[in-house]
Amino acid sequence: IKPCNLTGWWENDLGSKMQVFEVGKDGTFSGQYHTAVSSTKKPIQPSPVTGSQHLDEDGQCTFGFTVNWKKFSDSTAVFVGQCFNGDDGKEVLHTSWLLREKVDSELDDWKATRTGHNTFTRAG
Ligand SMILES: O=C(CCCC[C@@H]1SC[C@@H]2NC(=O)N[C@@H]21)Nc1ccc([N+](=O)[O-])cc1
Repeated sequence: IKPCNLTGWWENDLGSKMQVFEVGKDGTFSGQYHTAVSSTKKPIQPSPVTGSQHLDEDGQCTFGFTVNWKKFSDSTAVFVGQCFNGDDGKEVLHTSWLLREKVDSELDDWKATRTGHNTFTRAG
């Protein structure tokens, strides 16, 4: 089984793309996230990714990463998930995410976090 390594280009079910640069010996990585969707009016820009993965031999590692929507939204997303090696040899990442937008008042804190899930496959 191919060991798990997230380096490369991924695409999710929303059409967002993520490029993971090389993964360090300690499993940490950085990259760029090109979201296909946003709930801001500002133009979407590639945003920095930082994360860490397990270096399992069995190719089915767990990982987490954070996206800081630097330029176009005062918000942050964290993704957590696992890589699966399909029987067809294709890798798939099943993830859940929390998206935290900045709110101006503590009274609005209750409505500031959204959650969801995304599946990623290797971009063509
Ligand atoms: O719009 C944004 C920034 C972009 C978020 C993209 C999300 S991350 C989880 C999901 N998977 C993806 O590939 N893309 C989406 N931030 C934002 C702006 C406004 C508000 N708001 O509540 O107003 C909340 C978040």
